[in-house]
Formats: sequence, C-alpha cells, structure tokens
Amino acid sequence: MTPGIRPLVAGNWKMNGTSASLGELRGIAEGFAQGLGEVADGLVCVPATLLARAAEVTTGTPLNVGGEDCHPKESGAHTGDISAEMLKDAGATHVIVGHSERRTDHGESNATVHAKAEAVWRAGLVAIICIGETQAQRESGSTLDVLAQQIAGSVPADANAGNAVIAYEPVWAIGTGLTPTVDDVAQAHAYIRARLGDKLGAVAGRMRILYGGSVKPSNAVELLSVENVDGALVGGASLKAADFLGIARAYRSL
Ligand SMILES: O=C(CO)COP(=O)(O)O
Repeated sequence: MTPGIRPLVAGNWKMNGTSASLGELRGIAEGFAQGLGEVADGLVCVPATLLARAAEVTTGTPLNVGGEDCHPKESGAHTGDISAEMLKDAGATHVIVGHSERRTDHGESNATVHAKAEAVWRAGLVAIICIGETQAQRESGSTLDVLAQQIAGSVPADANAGNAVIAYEPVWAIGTGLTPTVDDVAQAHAYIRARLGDKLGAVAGRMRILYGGSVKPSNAVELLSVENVDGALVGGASLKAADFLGIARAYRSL
C-alpha cells in the first residue's frame, strides 16, 4: 500500500474464457457493486472476443474491463491484430502491454512495449505496463538490473499516474504457485518506484505499482500489505468470482 494511492485489483484472463464465463464476470461486478468498490478499483482484462459482452455485463457497476494487448497502429493491413482504438470501441478502459507471455511468445521487445503503451494513450486508455525478471535472471542476481532496463525501455517518458499502471510480475511466479518473499517484493517495488522517479519525476510517487504472480485469496493480505504494492494483477484466480473477490476483500482489512 502507498498512502494516498487507491488500490487496483486487476484480472487477466489470458487465453481463457468463452460466453460461458460471463457469469463469473457478473459475479465479480456484483461484488464490486456491493461494497468492494469502496475499498479498491476493480478491472478484468478479457480476451478480445469477450470484450464487448464483458462491457455490457459490467455496465452500471464499478468494475471496468480491459484488453490484454494491442497493436501499435490505429488500423491497417495487420491481419489478426487489434488496435487500442478497437478495444476502446468495444468498451475497454485499460490495456495490458508487455506481459511476459507476449514478450516470450511473440518476441516483444521493450521498444515494442513502449510503442504499444503510446498506442493505448492515443486511444485515451490506461496502459498496464508489465515488467519482471525470469528465474535465470533472478538466480544470476540481475533482478534489479532487468527491472531498470525494462523501465528504461518500456515505459514512455510521458507516463503518469493517470495514464499508466506498472505491474511487477516475476516470470517464475506466474502460474506456478510460487511467490517472492515479502522482503523481495518490498525491495523490487521500492526499486521500481525509485527508477520511475528518476525517469518521470514526482508523478512516480502517485503511480500504481501492482504485484502479479500467483496471487490468491490466501496470500493476498500478506502481498497487498507490502509497502509500494498498490494492487494486484491476477491471472488464474481472476477466472472465478469467489477467488477474485477474495483477493479484493484483502483491502477490507488493510
Ligand atoms: O500473469 C499473471 C497476471 O498477468 C499472473 O498469473 P497467475 O496469477 O495465474 O500467476
């Protein structure tokens, strides 16, 4: 937590979900409408195929919906790609860029992620810019250097508290049930805030830095209470309303 920063509990459905999953989304929206929205902002990023219907389901509730990736361009001959403007048109308020699965599966560089963040802003949406070290990088002691490089390369210099959210997701913690120690999370988040400060100035003190990687209801209080952790980016546990709401509920006791 950071004094003065309203937390954000965000879900990332990845390549999961069909129309049958909209009931879970409705459950999440109801949970935020029935009180959780008072303690945290809620967002679920869904596959593009579901976005328009997800936006309908959540209309009139505090829950926002977002996209998981976008193309840097607004339109054109890019078969199979989707622009930030299209995501906005379908109802997105946020777009994840630079998720480690995109960096790995699609070879996305920091420069690509930077261009995608700019595309998100061109469309008037909020970019959730993901960074995080691999297992090998952690074992070789280069975690903080990797984070510094990713911030330098992926985060545009016009990022601010209104248009960008940073998500720290250690790659080895994603989908594995493993999480860094509270001390490691605190160190990484403080370091990220400091590097953002070098780059962006005072605005960095108001930016949200989310933690992602195996966040569950059972570890949410511990992880979300860490200094400079301003919310979570949740994968697997965002697919079930009970689990996602269980994580958000941590803010009732923090
Ligand atoms: O990658 C993640 C969110 O973007 C985290 O995924 P898990 O919560 O399934 O570990």
